[in-house]
Amino acid sequence: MAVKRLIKFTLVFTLAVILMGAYTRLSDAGLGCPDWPGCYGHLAVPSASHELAKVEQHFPDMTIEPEKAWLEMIHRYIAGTLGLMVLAILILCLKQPQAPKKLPSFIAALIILQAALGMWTVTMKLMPIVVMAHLIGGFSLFALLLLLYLRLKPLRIPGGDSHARKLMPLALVCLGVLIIQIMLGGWTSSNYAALACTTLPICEGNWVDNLRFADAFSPFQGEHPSFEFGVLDYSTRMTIHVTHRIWAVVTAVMLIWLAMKLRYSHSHIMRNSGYLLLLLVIMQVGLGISNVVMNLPLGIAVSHNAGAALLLLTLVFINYALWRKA
Ligand code: HEM
Repeated sequence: MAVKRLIKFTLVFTLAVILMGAYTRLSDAGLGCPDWPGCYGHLAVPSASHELAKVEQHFPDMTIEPEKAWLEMIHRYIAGTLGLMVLAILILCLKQPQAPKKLPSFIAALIILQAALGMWTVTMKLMPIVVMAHLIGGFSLFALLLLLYLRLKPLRIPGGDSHARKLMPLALVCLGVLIIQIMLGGWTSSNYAALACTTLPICEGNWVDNLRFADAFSPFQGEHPSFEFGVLDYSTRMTIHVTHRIWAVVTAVMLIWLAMKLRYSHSHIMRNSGYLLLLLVIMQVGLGISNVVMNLPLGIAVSHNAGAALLLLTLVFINYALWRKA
């Protein structure tokens, strides 16, 4: 079925768009183009002398940084291509009588919202709540595309697997715990709190006395000309960072517990999903620790983002397989 192949390809493409987004943000290129949808009013990054003269006239306070501007524009173009792919999936699903209709329509609506969040990310100058919502939107799109793919496959794994069926509530709780951890990660990065704590296992100094939860998790942080590089003080960033680390322990314990239990499943797909989950959790914690120890190298930070996306996909798969009616 053409639609299944297209969804599979779109899933891989979505991961590429997510990683490109993380790379753009971590290269501090999120504001590489100060306007939207064009870049300094152009379809591509302006470079000809007459274009540069126009830019100087319309953006007198800005200096074009071509590398950053290109990163931002490439992200916008591949995100636009993803939008077209999602539209094609919707059309194919609407044409096929047996294909789901509501889920692809929801995914198409989500990609429109995601484009709007991309625009607000720029026009609201990297406001953390918008940046985090944009990250969550990308991850949700990735998870829902997998769900759509699975709905088109005759997958009935643990129908008679009574052991695996007992894990349904645990798998659902694990998914909830992981989503909270991903949101905390998004809040850590969008508030530039990655380097607020540089020691292990927790923070330097008397960090407990400096915790400020109300400020750290207030969704709005007042008016600022730009939120690039963060606007919060040290204690508030440290609180965000520490919370992400502590919840990481909860997440790792829960996910490893589920992975261990899946080892006893009668179905080899569920057993293998358990092993994959275990491997991904170990890698993700390792990457998180490397972020801290190695001062946030670009490659590790982007891989940490990819690890979170793959963990989410694995848990969505496990939940789908367990909860689908036999
Ligand atoms: C248990 C699983 C974990 C998950 C699912 C997770 C997930 C995430 C996510 C989704 C982000 C946002 C990435 C981005 O915006 O590009 C993030 C950021 C971050 N995480 Fe984790 N994380 C985990 C464990 C850890 C651990 C154990 C540590 C450190 C000890 C850690 C340290 C960090 C740091 C420093 C950032 C900010 C990086 C940046 O600014 O880009 N994480 N995490």
